[in-house]
Amino acid sequence: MEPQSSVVLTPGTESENGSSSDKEKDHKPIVEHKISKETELKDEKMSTTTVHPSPIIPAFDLVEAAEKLLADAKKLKATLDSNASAADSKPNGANHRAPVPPSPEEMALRSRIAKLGKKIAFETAPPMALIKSDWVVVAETAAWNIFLHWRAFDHIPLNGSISIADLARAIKSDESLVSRIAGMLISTGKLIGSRLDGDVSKPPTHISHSRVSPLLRTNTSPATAAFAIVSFGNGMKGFAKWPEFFATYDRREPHPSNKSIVVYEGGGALKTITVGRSDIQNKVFVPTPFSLGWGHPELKPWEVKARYPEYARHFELAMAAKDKGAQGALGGDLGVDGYRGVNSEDPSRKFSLSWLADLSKKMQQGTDGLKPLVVDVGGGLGHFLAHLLGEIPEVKAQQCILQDRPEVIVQVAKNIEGGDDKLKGVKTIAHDFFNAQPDETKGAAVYILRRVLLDYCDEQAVEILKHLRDAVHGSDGKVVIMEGVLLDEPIPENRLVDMVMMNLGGKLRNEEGYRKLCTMAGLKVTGYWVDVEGASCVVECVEEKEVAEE
Ligand SMILES: C[S@@+](CC[C@H](N)C(=O)[O-])C[C@H]1O[C@@H](n2cnc3c(N)ncnc32)[C@H](O)[C@@H]1O
Repeated sequence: MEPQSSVVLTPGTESENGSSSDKEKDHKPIVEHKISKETELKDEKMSTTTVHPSPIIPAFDLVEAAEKLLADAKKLKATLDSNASAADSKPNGANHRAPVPPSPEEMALRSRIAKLGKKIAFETAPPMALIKSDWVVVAETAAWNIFLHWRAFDHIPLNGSISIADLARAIKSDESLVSRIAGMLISTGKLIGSRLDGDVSKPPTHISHSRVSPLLRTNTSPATAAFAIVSFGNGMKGFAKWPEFFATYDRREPHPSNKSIVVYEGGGALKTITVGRSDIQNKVFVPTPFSLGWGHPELKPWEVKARYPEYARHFELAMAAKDKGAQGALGGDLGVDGYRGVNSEDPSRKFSLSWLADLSKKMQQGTDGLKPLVVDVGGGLGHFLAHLLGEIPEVKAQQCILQDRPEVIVQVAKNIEGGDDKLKGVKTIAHDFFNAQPDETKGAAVYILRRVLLDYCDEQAVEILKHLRDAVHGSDGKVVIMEGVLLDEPIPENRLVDMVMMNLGGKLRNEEGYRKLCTMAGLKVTGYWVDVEGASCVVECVEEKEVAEE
């Protein structure tokens, strides 16, 4: 696409060198003028493009879809009835009405009904109604997000209702404001509105929880509430800034850039932020919509999070919950039984790390006993290594190295000291993966990169991989990438992750995307496995000898 001239830039070099306040004042009127022009929707000259035939889309059969929906609805009703009678037959009064956790079959049935219901609505609603329903989602998101911030959901009792006046008092807000925001959520069913006099023709005065809103209580459902907080912080804040972001950094995926940007400070004043940093040379810094959304375009996303410890805490909580629920490569399912993903070239070939068992034994019998076998690069709190050590007991903790940023390594040490035995004996090293691997980790049998590359743009990902290529240089060592995957068939939940990763300066990739990165880094892909259901993939590579010898 044609790159846009950057618009929120102050003129010339002073912004790059850090402009003086006098100069900033001088330039303000010009900048303001430019901002309003360039972030506004404007007419663009349309270039001539080639028109190709329309795709052949199978006609939507409304009756068939409705019949399927009805059949599934009957199955769900039967399931719910049988759950209810099972609960009724329990003698214990206190547990009498305790909800039965849905079985995987019931979950699948519910998802199918919800998906089909959406499809029917999409195919039948007047187009303008669909556009309006998107606006509704935007307003509803703003409403639940602010209620989350004010802990309003925590104050609504799980049984019974609270008056809007009492809720306003509890969250130190104005009743009229709370009534408007609650009204939005009542309108979409997120909350239930009522009146003590039961008169439905008058505005609700009381609020109770709906089927879903208890999940937004930070006191009783901290993990799901954290997810919601993160979906706003990692999603909406950055999405809202896309026009300014792409106007400044061109209509390109986030990439290393040292352009400056002007942001609004409190009170509406403008401030030039010099984004370019000394580390631009080694591609460490990439401006992101996330950082711009949080008002710190000059910082990396994790530096922004460090400034907002409460948000960082919710982020950790949401990620830990995601880890628990993660399937396939991302949940650590790579042990002796192998990963369930399917090899793209030979479906009978399973990916497994079980070969490490024999190699470890051999190393322990010989003189290589203490040499590194597995290096987990950007290994976080060590979930992957802990899982590997549990699954393949022949591998000894002393043969494993966990690398991450210094503060993460300090946390790992604290966890081990605090009695977390799963990583006891593992060597921990603070290491920046944008730098060459230290000598002590070179020559390992496998370097793991799990959930790392999706945080980075192509230029950065190649840089990280090049250092691992250098680490395996001249050996049989492997680099194993375990990541979320961009599914070939666009699916909303999967594309959502990709959009959020764009906010953070990274991306989801498919097989072609991962192969491209590896080739650019001088690595040869020796296997690619994908688990469509778990939306994960594993890429196994070795040094590309021919490139290395050039
Ligand atoms: C999404 S987490 C994945 C953690 C772990 N690999 C896992 O799968 O559980 C990404 C990790 O990369 C680390 N990281 C980010 N930048 C880094 C850098 N420059 N050098 C080393 N680690 C880094 C983060 O601290 C974080 O622990």
